[in-house]
Amino acid sequence: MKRKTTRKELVFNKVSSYASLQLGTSSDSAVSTGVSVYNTLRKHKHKLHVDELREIMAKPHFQALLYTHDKVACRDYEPRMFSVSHDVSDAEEPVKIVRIIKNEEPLGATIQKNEKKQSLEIARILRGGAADRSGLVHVGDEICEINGTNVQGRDPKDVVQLLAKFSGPVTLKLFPANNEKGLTREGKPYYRSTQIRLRALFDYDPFDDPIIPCPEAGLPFQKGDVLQIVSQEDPLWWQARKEGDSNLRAGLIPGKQLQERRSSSLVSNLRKEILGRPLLSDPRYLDSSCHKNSTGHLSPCRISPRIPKSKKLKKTMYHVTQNQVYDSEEIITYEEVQLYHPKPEFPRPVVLVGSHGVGRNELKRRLMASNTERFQEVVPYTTRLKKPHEVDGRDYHFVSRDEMEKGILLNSDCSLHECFLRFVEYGEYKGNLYGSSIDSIKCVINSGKVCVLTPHTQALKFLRTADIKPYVIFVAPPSFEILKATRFEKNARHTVNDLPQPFSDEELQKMINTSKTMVIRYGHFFDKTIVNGPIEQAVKDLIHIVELVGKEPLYVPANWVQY
Ligand SMILES: Nc1ncnc2c1ncn2[C@@H]1O[C@H](COP(=O)(O)OP(=O)(O)OP(=O)(O)O)[C@@H](O)[C@H]1O
Repeated sequence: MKRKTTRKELVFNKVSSYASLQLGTSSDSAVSTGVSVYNTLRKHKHKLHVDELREIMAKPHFQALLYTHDKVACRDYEPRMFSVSHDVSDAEEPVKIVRIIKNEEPLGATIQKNEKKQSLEIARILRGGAADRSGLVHVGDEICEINGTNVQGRDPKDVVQLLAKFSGPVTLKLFPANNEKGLTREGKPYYRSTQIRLRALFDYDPFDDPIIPCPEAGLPFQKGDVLQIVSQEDPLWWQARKEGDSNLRAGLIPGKQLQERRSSSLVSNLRKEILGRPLLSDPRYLDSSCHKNSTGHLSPCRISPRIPKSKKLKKTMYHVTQNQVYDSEEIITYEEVQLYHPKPEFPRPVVLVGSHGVGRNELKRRLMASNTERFQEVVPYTTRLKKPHEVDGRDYHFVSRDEMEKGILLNSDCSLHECFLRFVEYGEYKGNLYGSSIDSIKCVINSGKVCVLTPHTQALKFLRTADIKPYVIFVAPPSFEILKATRFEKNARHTVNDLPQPFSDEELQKMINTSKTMVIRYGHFFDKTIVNGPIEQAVKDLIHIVELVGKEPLYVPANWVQY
């Protein structure tokens, strides 16, 4: 009887059948094919399998494989270099010849002119770039030739342009820096890799930066991007990668000190500009981002300039009008962040901010209605008399005016953390005070429910603390046309002189303008933006974001995690 062939034997036979074949390479241009495939893939962003393939192709190991394939295909086994003069006397400086494979990417190093020696030097090497991957180019190396072209004495900009022309192997003839080990004069490594993650609080375009050493080496980013800092060796120009970016090459970003210096001069200009304007109490100056809304009256839970009756109160309160100067003094650069893993027993409050009438309360109402068990509002404080059907602690906390004013005064004293009535915001309406306290927000958090808040943007300063950890969503208006159409369709109303009125074109335009100002002034506090066009879509987006906040680890200020 014939014995059954085992699986192992089958594999062995299959492999043996290939042994006699002369396997060869069909092409010697795998590198350039790889580059064109990679470039094609770059045009098809956000497709999972395409992103994965692009990531594989960007890896140095994969590129080395293609390169080796081509070498084998060409039978190019010997080192081959551009001709270098061999009649060099022993007294001459040593040179090193470095060959770098650079595929449609920059060299990954910045070049500077050494004015004293009139030579061109490597100023810094960008982490993960072609020069860094070679491990052979060091800071301080003097560049003499690139692919056989003498570049000594030339302008660094010309050299960058020359380098950009080459793709594939680039041969550099360098006079090595005195320190081959890549150590600084103090004996420290040139690159100190850090685990620091920073959230950018400003937008940055290296091509708009007149002082960056090399714009091509810069890393553009936007407010809110999380940056992984890979080197802070140069205090002026740090090296960073964008979190989640598959590009391994680091880019230059302005260091904190440099950016602070730049921001402080901007701030002082802004301050001058603000102080030079008409008096802040001048009605001409008030816009809807200030304490009075377009209706001409103060709605509950809005910061009111009418509260400070006594001089003392006026001086110590966080006051909207005075805050225009106060806010402008903030120097906005970077904020250190860390991943925070959500704790279901202490859900993060969801805070909806935006210009008046944009629809924050409509969104809050719909979100809460989507799951009444999960979401909860805070119970506000008031000095008004309780109505018969109202329950103290359920509808409002009813307190005396004295008690509430005391709380407002104490609120401004940061040393009094345990003060019972610390108000996030407060306001006066028809002679009665209204306010939301930190304590009420904590109460909701500790109950395990998601607290939903719609405060004034300026209250964010008090809310953004380790014990509240708010997730701030900016509700932005859509384009004027969509804003007008959606509000008209739903018969949207706002209150003018206690009467509900439709929005006029001017009011809608003002809403858009105020939103833009808010983004400039407070955009660094926003975790997400929702565009409130068609309401059904905005609610869907909101529910989706809130789900994520409850499940996914997200970056928060580092001190909230260490707390
Ligand atoms: N996406 C939308 N489409 C149509 N109408 C909307 C939309 N969002 C809100 N509205 C309507 O616009 C009006 C104002 O909305 P809402 O009161 O929620 O604004 P708000 O941002 O809370 O304003 P305020 O800060 O003045 O309290 C309401 O009539 C509301 O129903």
